[in-house]
Amino acid sequence: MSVTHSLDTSTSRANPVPSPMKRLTVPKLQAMKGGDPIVMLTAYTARMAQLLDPHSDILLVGDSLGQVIYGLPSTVPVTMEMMCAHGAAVVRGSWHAVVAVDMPFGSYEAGPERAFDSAARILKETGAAAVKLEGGEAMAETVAFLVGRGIPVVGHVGLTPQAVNALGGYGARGRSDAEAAKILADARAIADAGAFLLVVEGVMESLGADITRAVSCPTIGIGASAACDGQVLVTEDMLGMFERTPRFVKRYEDLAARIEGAAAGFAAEVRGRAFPTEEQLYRPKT
Ligand SMILES: Nc1nc(=O)c2c([nH]1)NC[C@@H]1CN(c3ccc(C(=O)N[C@@H](CCC(=O)O)C(=O)O)cc3)CN21
Ligand SMILES: CC(C)C(=O)C(=O)O
Ligand SMILES: [Mg+2]
Repeated sequence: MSVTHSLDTSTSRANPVPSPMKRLTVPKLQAMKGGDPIVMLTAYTARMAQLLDPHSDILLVGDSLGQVIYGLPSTVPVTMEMMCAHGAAVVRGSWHAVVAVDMPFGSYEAGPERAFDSAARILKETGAAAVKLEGGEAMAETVAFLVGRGIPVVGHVGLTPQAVNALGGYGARGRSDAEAAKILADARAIADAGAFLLVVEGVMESLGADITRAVSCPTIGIGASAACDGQVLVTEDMLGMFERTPRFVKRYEDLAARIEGAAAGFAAEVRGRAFPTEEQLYRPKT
């Protein structure tokens, strides 16, 4: 099987970075703790990866693709096949950022060996450098197992969407002292197990800051704290593709309205026989 892990970007005007740029590495990202804030965005497709890559330190192929592009009700039904296909596309579209792929629900929780098989398949089939998995103390042994075998792991604590059925919703976590203490212990356990980065999602601001101080690896916040070592958003959220978004989303664009406007323009011109014109049509050469 031959897998090509790079897309020819030499003719892409969207790419302002010189082509033979060396990719950032996991150890370099890990060393960014307490330094310049780390920029992480999600990407699911090659073209989006090309556009985001020059501005990102890490591209996350999130299992949020289940909701964002497959119309699923949660991330629970997301499959390895989906993550591998989109992971490979994002690797082909990027050249600078570290690419990490979410391990889908059901592919790692049964035990360290099961997790290793899934993580190895993801790295082999996509060319990504790292995997991400959700969970705290219960996943620490698995994180250590993967890291000890050469697989860089990103942790994810706090609001862990794959556990939505147990959590009962997507509300922020760590409101009670007991829950905050548990999440802090989760963060410590995953960092101590060797995760090189830790996503902290949907927690009280003070807890996000406490976790960042308590762990040795960089933290990446999403609805966590400005004190985190970096921040992540789902790209389609920050582009304004959805009407209802969590509190932690800031919109930097209003793409939904712009896409609707473009579709309305096309529809009006087709129905008014204003498209196509001479310019878009082929005629014999004179
Ligand atoms: N597009 C998208 N963005 C995400 O951030 C995201 C996904 N999809 N899919 C996977 C998970 C699910 N996430 C979610 C989903 C919903 C809320 C949400 O509705 N939050 C409400 C509070 C809800 C409640 O209190 O029950 C909010 O106002 O923040 C938060 C995170 C985060 N992840
Ligand atoms: C929101 C980020 C951290 C994520 O896990 C995803 O996009 O699936
Ligand atoms: Mg995810």
